[in-house]
This record gives sequence, C-alpha cells and structure tokens, in this order.
Amino acid sequence: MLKLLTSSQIREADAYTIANKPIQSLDLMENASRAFVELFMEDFSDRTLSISVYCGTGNNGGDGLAIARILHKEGYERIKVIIARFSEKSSLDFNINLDRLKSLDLEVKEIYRAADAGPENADIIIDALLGSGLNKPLDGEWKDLVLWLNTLDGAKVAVDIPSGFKAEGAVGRTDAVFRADLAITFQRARLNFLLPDSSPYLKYFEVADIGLDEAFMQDGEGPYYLLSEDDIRDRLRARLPFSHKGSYGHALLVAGAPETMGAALLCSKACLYTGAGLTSACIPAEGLNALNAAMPEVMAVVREGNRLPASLQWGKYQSAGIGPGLGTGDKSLHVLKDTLKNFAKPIVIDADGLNLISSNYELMQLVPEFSVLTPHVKEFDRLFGEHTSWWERLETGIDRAVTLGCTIVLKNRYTIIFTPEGRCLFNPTGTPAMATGGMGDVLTGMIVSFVAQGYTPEDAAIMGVYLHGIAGESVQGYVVPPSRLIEALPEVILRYL
Ligand SMILES: NC(=O)C1=CN([C@@H]2O[C@H](COP(=O)(O)OP(=O)(O)OC[C@H]3O[C@@H](n4cnc5c(N)ncnc54)[C@H](O)[C@@H]3O)[C@@H](O)[C@H]2O)[C@@H](O)CC1
Ligand SMILES: Nc1ncnc2c1ncn2[C@@H]1O[C@H](COP(=O)(O)OP(=O)(O)O)[C@@H](O)[C@H]1O
Ligand SMILES: [K+]
Repeated sequence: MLKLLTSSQIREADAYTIANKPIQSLDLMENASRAFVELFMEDFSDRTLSISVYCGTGNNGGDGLAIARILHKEGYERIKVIIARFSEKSSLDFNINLDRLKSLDLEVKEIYRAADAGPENADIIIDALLGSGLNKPLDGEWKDLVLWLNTLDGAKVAVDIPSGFKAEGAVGRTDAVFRADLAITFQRARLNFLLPDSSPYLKYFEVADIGLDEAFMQDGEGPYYLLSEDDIRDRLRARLPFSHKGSYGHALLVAGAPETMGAALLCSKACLYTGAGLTSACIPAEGLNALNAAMPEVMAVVREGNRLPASLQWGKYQSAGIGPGLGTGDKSLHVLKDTLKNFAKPIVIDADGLNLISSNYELMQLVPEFSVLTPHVKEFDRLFGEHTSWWERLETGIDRAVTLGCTIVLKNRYTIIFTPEGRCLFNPTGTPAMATGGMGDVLTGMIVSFVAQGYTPEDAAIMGVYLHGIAGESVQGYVVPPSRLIEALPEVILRYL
C-alpha cells in the first residue's frame, strides 16, 4: 500500500530527502523535470510539435524552465517559453534555471500582464505557472492568464498540478483553474486527482518518480493509501492439494425480486467464480427456473413473498450478502430484518439492502460489527446525508467506518475502501468500460465469496475491489458486460498467487 500524501507532506519529504540524501534542491528539480520529460515523450513523441511552456516564478516555474531546456536537448524543435512576472518574488532554483536556459537558442518572453500573452497557436501548452505552492484561489493576472489559456486549442499538459487546482481539501466549481488534458505529477498521485471533483480540470494524470525518500513518505501520518498488486499477493492463499469444497466455505446471497432476478444471478455467479466452496442463492419462487437454468452449480433457498423458509439454517453459512435486486418494498424490508436478526456474522450489504437501511435507519443497529457496506455515491448519500464535495465524503466515510465498526466501499473510478480502523484505501484498477448495470452486483458476490473462504471482511473487500477492476481491464472492448467479467475471474485471480 502506498501512502498518499498531502502537499505539505510532499514538501516535508522534499526537505527530508535534501537533508538526508546526497541531493540538493536544484538536483531534485532536475530529477522532476527529467522524469516529466520522459513521460511526456511517451505521449508526444513527434519532435516537430510546437510547444509553449508557461512558467511562474516559483519552483513550479523553475520546473517549467528546466523542462523546456531538456525538451530542447531531446530534439524538440519548436519550443517557446513565456514567463509570467506577476509576482516580484522568484525562487532561487527558478533563477538558476533561467540562467541555464538563456545560454540556449530558445524564444523566451517575459510578460507582466495577462493581456500581453499571445498570440498563441502552439500544438501543446505546458502549464508550469503554479504548483503545490498554491495558497489561495487564483485572482488578478493569474486568473486572467489561466482563463485565456483555457480558450486555446492546443493539448494542455500541467506540471505537477493544474495551476489553481487544490491538491487536497474540498474543491468547488470555479473557472480559475487550468483545464489540463494531462497532469504529470511527482512521486504520488494527489488526493484530489482520485476524486470525481477533479474531472472538470483534469482528464488524466501520470506519476513521475523523482527520488524522494520512500521510507520517510511511507511513515508519514495520515489515513490515505493507494492499493497495489502486492496487497493482493500478500493476502491471496493458494488452494491446497487435500482441500475440498468444505474448505472454501458456504456463501448465501439474499437477492433478487421477480423483476430483478438478473442481479441475483450475477452476484451468485460471481461468488461461484471467485471460489466459494458452495454458493446458495436465496431468491423468490418466481426466479427458481431462471437460477436452475443459468447456474446448475448454485443451490436455491426459495422465498415465498416476504417469508424466508423456516428450514433455513443460518449457522451453516460462513458468509452472507444481501441487497442486489432485492427491491425496497415491505416484503424486502421484512427479508432484510429477518436476515440481520438471524445471521450473526459480518454480512455484506449492497444496493437495496442499503436503500432499505437509509429509509429505516434504526436497522443499522442490527448490522453486525465488521460487516461490509458497498454503496455507490447515491446510496452513500442516502445512507449518510447529502454532501457537496467528494472531500466531505472522504471525511464522512472515515468517520462512519470507525463508528459503525464496518468496512465501507464507496464505489467509483477509484473506489474508496474505508476500514474500521479509519484508513482510507483508494483502488487504482478498473476502467470506464465497467460503467454498466450489474457491475456492482458482481463485486458483492466476489466479496461474499472471499469472506466464505475465510478472509476477513476487510481483506475480502480489498481483494474483491482490486480484482474486480483487474478482471474488468482484462476484458477488451467498449463496454464490459458483467457476465463476461465474471468469466474472466478464475484466470485473473490465479495471476496473484
Ligand atoms: N524541492 C522541491 O520543493 C521541489 C519542488 N518542485 C516543484 O515546485 C513546486 C512548488 O514550488 P513553490 O513552493 O515554489 O510554489 P509554486 O511554484 O507552486 O508557487 C509559487 C509561489 O506563488 C505564490 N502563490 C500561491 N498561490 C498563489 C495564488 N493563488 N496567486 C498568486 N500567487 C500565489 C506562493 O507564494 C508560492 O510560493 C511543485 O509544484 C513542483 O512543481 C519540483 O521541482 C520537485 C522538487
Ligand atoms: N469509470 C469507472 N472506472 C472504474 N470502475 C468503474 C467505473 N464505473 C463503474 N465502475 C465500477 O463498476 C461498479 C458499479 O457498481 P454499481 O454502481 O453498484 O452498479 P450496479 O448497481 O449497476 O450493479 C463499481 O464497482 C465501480 O467501481
Ligand atoms: K502547474
């Protein structure tokens, strides 16, 4: 798990690295600029493209000057540098890099007002105006310059952070932020890059390693982490030679209604394909033929109306999940109450299970400790109240996971897992091709399956979310039909042993 840092922590890591490694601040700027250019060249390899680099006079601007110099050395032929002298101050490393640049045959223009910029028709605009030193919203000449840059046609690439964008904290809608197609940031993804509130300002980001001290960063305070492949390798256990179906647990999925049996089929199938020893689906009688026809491996526990069968032996299941396609009427409410009262172990609650709790919040008291709640953003807000920014949702998620003693999985491009100890884990895997109905049902089945196999609910959530995304990435195409993702699971999981 990679620790994610705030801007001030990154600054501390800069300072620590300079103090403890044989490296000066100027070298760090050179590292950053080289690392930027390496990634930039992968995206824009054509040396004949015209590039305008807009620089402030702090260290972000210093990076811009060094980047222009390195691009020139790499053979880019049409580079122009524009320095925004809107502040009387300039950093030492900026000044040194300006001297270095002056020895080259490059066009350098200094402007004192935004109105003096232009004309501009470069193929690529590089924004090195302001980076992590931002301490207030852009105004005056800075704002005017950024507003004008945003009207230009060229591809827009930000150095470290789009100028005016806050790396962390709530971001409201504003015009005064550079709108980047790509940001190449340093060492760690910025927290706000991982939240949908960044989408008006940033399409993609890449992370360049500039050699900051990893151990120092990893030891930093704070709850934010980025999941990585190692987190799955460390957890996933091989199936042993003398193991049998009883070794991998019996999972129960309470799901489906006559009109939404598909959700029950998807979560049951995902549970089976993730490796549970036995999977049972508790479904309405109307769905029995569909289940038997679609999945001979899955057993049925048939509900009549709102009644769970008297023969249901709750104790024989190692894990349970409830919610996909369940419906939100009185019958479903009854089924949810019965399940929460009778199943004594942690339970995975999704979709209508969560919607029912939102409108009957007293039911939350019945949710066993260490359960897993898997809301998408609307379900999250229904459960915990409306939010005006994703940053607020982070704060709420951490708080509720701790107070409820549950794992909360807030689903999105970068799904966020809030753990009962108050950690906040971002998942990097997955693709927009997964944005289609039924995808969440699959995730529920996977998590229930891992719990049945003996993983803790928190580990099951981590493994489920990460592998769900990898399986989605493994299916090629414009959209990933959830059934296709499920079929990829056994092979995808095996890769992590
Ligand atoms: N050793 C380091 O600290 C490294 C820093 N690097 C670069 O340095 C950047 C940070 O540099 P700085 O700390 O000099 O800061 P910036 O270059 O981001 O900003 C310069 C100055 O502008 C002022 N300012 C902040 N918000 C403003 C606003 N809204 N309107 C007008 N002025 C404003 C502040 O006084 C700030 O110090 C990073 O984003 C990164 O690009 C990299 O070179 C890597 C190494
Ligand atoms: N743009 C995206 N990038 C990565 N994953 C995505 C994206 N859109 C959706 N997903 C994933 O697909 C799933 C959608 O879940 P959910 O909204 O509950 O779907 P449903 O209710 O239709 O089953 C989540 O796991 C989410 O992370
Ligand atoms: K910038």
